[in-house]
Order: sequence, then C-alpha cells, then structure tokens
Amino acid sequence: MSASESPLIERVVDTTRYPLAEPDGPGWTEVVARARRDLAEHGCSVLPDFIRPALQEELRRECAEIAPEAHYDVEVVNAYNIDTSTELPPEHPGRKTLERGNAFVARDQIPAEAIIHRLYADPLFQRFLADCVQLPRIHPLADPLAGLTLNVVNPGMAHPWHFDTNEFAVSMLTQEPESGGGFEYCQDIRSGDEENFDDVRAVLDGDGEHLVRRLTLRPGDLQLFKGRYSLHRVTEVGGSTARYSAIFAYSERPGVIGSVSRTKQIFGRVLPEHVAAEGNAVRGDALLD
Ligand SMILES: O=C(O)CCC(=O)C(=O)O
Ligand SMILES: [Fe+2]
Repeated sequence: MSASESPLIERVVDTTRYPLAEPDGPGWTEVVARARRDLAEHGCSVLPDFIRPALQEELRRECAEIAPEAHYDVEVVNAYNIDTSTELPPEHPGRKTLERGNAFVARDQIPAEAIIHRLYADPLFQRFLADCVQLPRIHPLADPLAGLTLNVVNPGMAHPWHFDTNEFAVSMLTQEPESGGGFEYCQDIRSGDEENFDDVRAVLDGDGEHLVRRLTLRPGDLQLFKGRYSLHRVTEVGGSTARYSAIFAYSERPGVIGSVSRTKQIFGRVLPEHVAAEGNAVRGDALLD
C-alpha cells in the first residue's frame, strides 16, 4: 500500500520516524526490530512522538471532551482481578485489596472520527502492531465497548497494581497530569509457570522498591507493554489536571467479546452483543485488566 492510500497514517503519525505507510520497507523493519528488542529486554517499548507534535493538541482535546462520559465507580479489587470474596491462603497476595479509582470511556462513546478511533481501526496500524508483537495478525475486539477505551484517572485517584489478562497492551497517553500519574512496573515478576507470590506481596506491601521501574510517557507516545507477567500501576494523580490514556485492545483470534459480569463491572452496562455471546464458543474475558 502506498502512502497516498493511507491518508490517516500520513496525517497523524510521524511517518519520518515511523514509516507505517511502507510495510516491510527498511524504515519499517528497523522500527519493528527496535520494538521487538525492547519488548524482549524490558517488557515494554515506547515510541516517542508517534503522533505528530502538531496533532497532539487535537489528540488531547478530542479525548478531554469525552472524558466526562467515563463510568465512575470506585471499586475494590486485587492485583489478579479475582473476586475479592474468594477464599485464599493467608499468604496469598490476592488477599490484599486495592481501590481502583480510574474509570473507562467505552468505544461506543468515542466518536468514529477521533484520532484514536481511526487509528484503532486502521489496517496499517494493526499490521505494524502485529509485526512488533510477532503475531501473523491481530484483530480489533468484537466487543463494542472494551476494544477501545479511554482510561481516566482524575486528581486524587490511581489505577492500582494489577496484571492484564491480555498478553500485550497498546496504549497512548493523551493528557498528562501536573504531577503523579506515573506508570510503574515490575518486569516479568511472574511467568507462565511461576507466580512468585513473595515478590508480588512485597510490591503490594510497599517493600518491593528494588523491583519497580518507572516509565516516562508523554502525550502522543505509543506504548507497547507485556502486562500479563509484569505487575503494573498508575500512581495517584496530583494537581488539578486529570490523566487520560487511550487503551487499544486487540486479540489473536477474531470475535472476542467480554463476559456480561466483567462488562457490567467496568462500564456499568452491557449491550445485546454481550448477552448473545454468553455461552457462545468464541468469547474471552474483557481484556482491560
Ligand atoms: O493507563 C495506563 O497507562 C495503563 C492502563 C492499564 O494498565 C490497563 O488499562 O490495564
Ligand atoms: Fe494494565
């Protein structure tokens, strides 16, 4: 596909640094190789100023306009997002409860022409991300609410320590707070066959400073992150400006839709698609966290 066939990418992405309109070209290959290396070595990769600096105010404004639509509900959770009434052994870090003070604006509340929405649906963007995470293809979720969300963290609130359900996460800060709201993570604190509860408990108890890394994120940066094995959080936002980030959720299989209970918990509502998918073969968990 030539650049002229992808006006969105040319308009919003800094294609000099990130030549997304030329799949498999030398520039593309170099950027993908760097992202793959970052993911393998650090569990995350940040692509600074992915959105052209001249478009970053438009990006910020579009998201700030929809932020009041977020579903607010201070929820008591644990790092594993398992039901907090579940019986767990005394030393299990899942017994530690945390307040989830962030809120999500759902995909159906994000205008189709907004930069984040057009990017989410763009085939070149999807192809680029798939290449970075080394999958043959990735699919937007079939879920009309959870596929694309705006994560809103208001002053005084935090998005506490958690693991993601999804193997990889794609996000973009759209508005930074005056202070706080930092992204912190413990790289590969667990693996597919080792939960490492002792270290997780230390971090949750505030005794795991040596395990914690901090990322500097700026609005318009694209962030790729392996959140299934790396415990992570957004610290409390200070000052009077909220922190907003777009969360782009994709799946390896097509047709993924969140469960009724999890959808209701996150968005305060469900749609006929969620009800219809209950008991259907092609469905997964809501992929937010
Ligand atoms: O907003 C962010 O930067 C992180 C969000 C996150 O971890 C999540 O939605 O699972
Ligand atoms: Fe997360």
